[in-house]
Formats: sequence, C-alpha cells, structure tokens
Amino acid sequence: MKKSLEVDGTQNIHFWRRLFGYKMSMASCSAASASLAMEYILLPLPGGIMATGICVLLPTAMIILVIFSRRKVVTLVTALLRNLAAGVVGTRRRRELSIQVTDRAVAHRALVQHSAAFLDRPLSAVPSTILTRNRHFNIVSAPYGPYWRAARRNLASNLLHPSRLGLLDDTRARVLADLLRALRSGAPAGESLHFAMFNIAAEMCFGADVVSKLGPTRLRAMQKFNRDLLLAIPSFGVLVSYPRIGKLLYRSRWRQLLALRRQQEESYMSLVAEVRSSPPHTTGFKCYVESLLELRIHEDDGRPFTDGELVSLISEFLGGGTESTGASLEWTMANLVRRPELQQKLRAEVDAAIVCSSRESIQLQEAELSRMPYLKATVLESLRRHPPVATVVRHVQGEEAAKVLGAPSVADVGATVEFVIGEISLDAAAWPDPTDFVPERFMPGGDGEGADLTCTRQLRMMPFGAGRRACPGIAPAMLHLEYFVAHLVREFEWWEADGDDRVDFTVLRGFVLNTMNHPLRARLVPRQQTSALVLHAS
Ligand code: HEM
Repeated sequence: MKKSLEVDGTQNIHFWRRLFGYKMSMASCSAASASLAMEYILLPLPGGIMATGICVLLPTAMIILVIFSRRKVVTLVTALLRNLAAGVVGTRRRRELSIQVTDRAVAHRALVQHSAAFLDRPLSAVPSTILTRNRHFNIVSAPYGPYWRAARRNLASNLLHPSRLGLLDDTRARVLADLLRALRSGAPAGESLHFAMFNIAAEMCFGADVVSKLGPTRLRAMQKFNRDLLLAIPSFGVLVSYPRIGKLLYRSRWRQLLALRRQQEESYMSLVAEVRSSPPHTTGFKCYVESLLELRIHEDDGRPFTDGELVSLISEFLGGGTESTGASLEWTMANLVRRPELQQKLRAEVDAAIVCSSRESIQLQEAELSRMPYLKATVLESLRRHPPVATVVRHVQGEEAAKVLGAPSVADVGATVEFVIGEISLDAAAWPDPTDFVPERFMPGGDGEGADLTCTRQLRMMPFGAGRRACPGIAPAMLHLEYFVAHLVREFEWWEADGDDRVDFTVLRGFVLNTMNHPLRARLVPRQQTSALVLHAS
C-alpha cells in the first residue's frame, strides 16, 4: 500500500483514522500511535513477519505503558484488538487510497471540469444504508443514477427553487416571531438560532398545519434526535466498512444506531400519515412529504418511494439542511458579537432599508434583502471563514480521476477523496489575511466581489460544494441566513457576555459539521427605535 502521496495539493491520509474516525484516533495518543505503527511497519510485511511484529510490538508497548498508566494499557489493548479484528482484515482486502485535496485548482479541475469522474460518494454511514445493506438511499448517499436524479430533481425544482421561496413568507415570519419572543425572554442564543432553522425546515417538510399540531416539545425532541444522529455518524463508519465484525465489536454503537433509526421511523411515519390524510394542495406551497408521496421514479418502473426511503429522505432534509444553516447563522452572529463595529455598520444598512420601504409590513422581504450588499457580504464572509460542512467527499476510480489527482493507482484500485472546504477557502493566494473576518472583501472593489457560490467559473471558496452534486439548497440557505441576520441586528444590540460565556470560536471536533463547541451566548439589548422607524415608514 502506498503510504504517502503529495501530488499537486493532494495527500494520502491515514487508513486508521478513516476506519476508526477522528474521535477514535484522538481518544488516546498511545492507541493512535500504535495504530499508526501497525499501519506503517507491520501491514506491508508478509503474514508471518507481521504476526511476529505484532507479538513484539504488543508486549513492548504494554511494558512501556504500564510504567506510565494502567488506564492507557486498557485503551491500547482494546484498540489493538479491534484494529486487528476489523482493520487488518480490511486492509488486506481493500487497498484503496485515501486522498485529501486542499488545493483549490485541483478541486476545480476535479469537481467542475472533470465532474463526470467525480460523481459518487463513498458508502454512507447513515443508519438507513447500514441497516438495509445499502438499499435505502437518500439524495446524499445515492449513487449517481436514476434514483438520485428523480429525488434531487424533485427537491431542487419543487421545493428549493428560488421562485418557490416567496411562498414561505408566512413561515419565515412565524418562526422569526417565535425566535424573537424566545430571545427576549432570555433563551440561550445559540440553541435558539438552531431551533429556528429546524422549525422552518419542519414546516417545509410536513406543512404548517401538521407542525402546528405537533407543538414545540415534540418538535424539540425531533431536533434533538436529529442532532444526536449527526453527532453519531462519524462513529458508525466502522459499521459501514465491516458490518458483521463491526456489529459484534461495537455493540453499543450498533444499539445506538438501531435506537436512532427506530425513533426516526416512529416519529416521521406518523407525520407522513397525517400529510397523506390531509387534502392535497393544488395551489400555494406544497410540502416536501407531499411532493415525495406524489413522485414516481419513472426510470424504475414508475414505482413510488418505499417507507424506508421516505424516512431517509426526510431525515436528510431535517438533519443536513438545518444543522448546516443553523451553524452558519450562529457563526455569523458570533462574529458580529465579537466585532460591534461590523454589527453597527450592518444595522445602519438594515435601518436604512426599512426607512426606504414603502410597505407597512415590518418583515423584510426578498426584494429589500437583495438591496443590502453589506448583509450579503457578511453572510458570505461567514461561509468562507466558517464553512459549516467540513469536507466534500467522493469515491472515484478510473483513468480520468487518476489523471486529475496525479495518482496513477486510482485507475485500478480507486480512492476516497476528501476536499477540505475550510483549507481551500483559507488560501492566502486568493484571500489576503485569510483568517481575518472581513465582510468588505465581498463589497464592490473587494477581492471577493461577485463571488460565485456554484464555483462554475472559478473556485476560491466552496461552502456548498461544487459540480453536479453541489448542494441544491444554496438559494434557501442564503435567503434564510440574510433574513434572520438582518432581523436579529435590527431587533437587538448584541453584546459579548462575561466570563465563561464570552464568544469562543473553537470548533466542535469529530462532528460531521463545523459547529461551535461552546454554543453562542450574548447579552441582548432590545432596540426600541425599530418600531418607530417602521411607523415612520408607513
Ligand atoms: C448553509 C447551509 C448549507 C451548507 C453550507 C450546505 C453545504 C453542502 C455541501 C458542502 C454539500 C456537498 C456538496 C458536494 O458534495 O459537492 C451539500 C449537499 C447537499 N445539501 Fe446542502 N448545505 C446547506 C443547506 C442545505 C439545505 C437548506 C438543504 C435542503 C434541504 C440542503 C440539501 C443538500 C442535499 C440534498 C445535498 C446532496 C446533494 C447531492 O448529492 O446531489 N443543504 N450541502
């Protein structure tokens, strides 16, 4: 197995880290080093020498570690046994490369210019694909083909298309009112922002009537198990690669997976039944579930989605779409709390737009938002500096991919390729002082003026991915981020809290998304003049 590859911005990453996930390799330095020692020293050797090596390495490592800590010995032995049982077998079976791309030119070449060779993702670690042995897909996990096309087309053109977003004005207004009420009564900022994004997605998914019957307690419970699932996904990786052995060795993970899936099925299918029994919408906004129930996959004998597929698609919609938007909203507000001068500049723009508004409504509409360049610049800078999704992942094999990656063996053995979104958008050649938070970059005359989020022309940041499998949720995500940021700075002055509640930009590691490790806390001072401005305008 080729151990290290540094070609044109790509590099091989450790098999063991991929196998056991970030948490595992970080859990104990000794276990991680032993894993790496095995990977580098033992695995390339013939069976007999390898076994002898393990016999030498294991007792030596134990003797050294006993001197330091007994607890570490236990961790090491457990890790080694698990590595031996699952990993060694696996390494001998699948000698695929694992490649990281941090160079934006390589990313553009691969994902946009040669997108046909970069269409599939590796096996997904979501419960549905593990439990059904890769038969129930959602859009993210589906291989490029008829099922993916039908499901993606339905989502992108029926629900998320920019022309449909105006139909959600009432939903946005309702969720905003709930959010402002919660913040005025002292609810914690970070959690409230995430819940607001979940609330919008739930209405888009099941319709306003069904969600209003649910009530906030059940909605919060749904949000919680969605988040628990996203938190657990990295640890399910081993169950995907080695379902049989993984199930035996990681019993608690297996039980957690079953419990999460059961919760999803019970909760979502009862709501699907309610949507089914409601009269269909002939005009206005049609919720996601309604569109899924009507859809037939023509390329697959015109069949409808199965219940298992419905649960997976709903889970993806509620989980992926809301946690990423919620994380981005939280990062944006955290930067505005830390930098009051940016907040002031943004507020001046928002206030000016409201004074100029000819309507009585206090809700900012898409038309007004589109006339706020500094608002858009702030959201874009937040997505560049704190991209909520950490990596774009592809599974590739064949000549074309091998050529683009500069790794000839990819043609035969294949590779998992991770495009590291955060590093790509911190390229100092594209952005001066890349780690600074500077919305002005995206204003007229700035380096990022006219930034292309679809990355078609050029790739300088890729928060929504790139190519044919890029995120279909760009339009609603941008609209909701701009809408909520504008109203939040209009309604409150956001000041930094004291002590432990000061803004902490540490990222929660080991999660599939880049969210704040310490949820945002802030001191919110309601602004009285807002309603006066609106009255003046009307
Ligand atoms: C700030 C918010 C969001 C960010 C940063 C984000 C980011 C991403 C990224 C990086 C990908 C992978 C793209 C690739 O592989 O090239 C993705 C895929 C996807 N996103 Fe989003 N997303 C956001 C919001 C949403 C929303 C609101 C939805 C809608 C419910 C959504 C639905 C999806 C789906 C279905 C895919 C899979 C696309 C496919 O495989 O064809 N996302 N997103």
